[in-house]
Amino acid sequence: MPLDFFDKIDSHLEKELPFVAYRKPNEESVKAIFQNDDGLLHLNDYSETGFVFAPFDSDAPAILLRLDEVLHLDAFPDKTNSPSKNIGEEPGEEQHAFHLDLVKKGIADIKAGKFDKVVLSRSITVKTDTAPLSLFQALLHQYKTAFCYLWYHPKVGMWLGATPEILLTFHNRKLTTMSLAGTQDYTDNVNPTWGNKELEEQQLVTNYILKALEGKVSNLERTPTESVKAGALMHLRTKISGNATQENLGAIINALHPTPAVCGMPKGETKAFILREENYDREFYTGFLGELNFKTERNRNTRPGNTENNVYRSISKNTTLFVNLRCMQRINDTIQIYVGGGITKDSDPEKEWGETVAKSKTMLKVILATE
Ligand SMILES: C=C(O[C@H]1C=CC=C(C(=O)O)[C@@H]1O)C(=O)O
Repeated sequence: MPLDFFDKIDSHLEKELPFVAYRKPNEESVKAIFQNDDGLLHLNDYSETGFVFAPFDSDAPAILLRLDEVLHLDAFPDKTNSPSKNIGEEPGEEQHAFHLDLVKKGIADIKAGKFDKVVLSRSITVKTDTAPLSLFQALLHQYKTAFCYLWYHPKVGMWLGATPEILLTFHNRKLTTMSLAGTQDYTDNVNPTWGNKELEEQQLVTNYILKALEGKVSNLERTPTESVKAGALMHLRTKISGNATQENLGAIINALHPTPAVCGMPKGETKAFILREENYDREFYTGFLGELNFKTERNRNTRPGNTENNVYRSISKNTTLFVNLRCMQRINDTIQIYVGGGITKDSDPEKEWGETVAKSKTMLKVILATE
């Protein structure tokens, strides 16, 4: 008898073989991709097909999972699962002081004209012995509008997350991306108002994306900027779209990643600042992940009233990539939660600290719901 969806994931975990399980935003079905050996494949040039998992540091290799076996679960049963316990990390004063210093250094470099915006982050360690599958199921329960995933490779590690941010989608020559930045707490039925700091922070991302796509994407369009909910937070979002060719896909991804929503502007200077000044390795946090060149087959009719001879099969490719935010890494019986925020000349270090605390609750809620 074939194994059921979650049994198959458990069995792959037991055999220490690579897989990813995920659900796209607002979709019902959950998908899992299994690689049947533990080979570590690196992405070459974006012409390949597979599930890609790329680190923040765009000079480090991205990993590709082969689609040896693909399983679908039609729907995951609904259950609202809100933990009653009061959630929150208990950060050491040392971590707090380090982050304030880091943010102050960022603000000083912005004021000195070295860059316009930088995203600074930290990691939080939480002890838990909850099974990975329970954490994934809690993600699915809690975050319907996010891209929820559990990714595992025995030679790399295990990551989980519920990200609100699309890096890009590409299908039938149509490319879409988004500028997502600016954060405030979500309050029921209240239309958020945004301060200048957040508006500028998000505008810088939009400008950067539009410029990065110039010459690579034609018919560029953008929607008006709107407020979107992500867990218990709100962000500012502008959707950007246009037409592109398959040959340009790699160049477009390289031009976008890492965007100033996770790195800064200009890219080179801020990436160097982050790698030098943050006291830890982001690894896959603020990298990207998703389906690369997945094939869909369709039967098409060449003419109305056609005969069978006029039916041909067309194969199109789909790419759907997400920025790896609101994520955590499971290392034995501990979990590392990763959180950051955009710093501009108007940032207040203590408020920026508070924003990372608020963002950490997205994953802390999941851990608490499973304990
Ligand atoms: C870097 C993160 O969020 C980014 C995405 C949305 C809003 C952000 C902000 O307001 O700073 C960040 O740019 C994170 O969640 O760790």
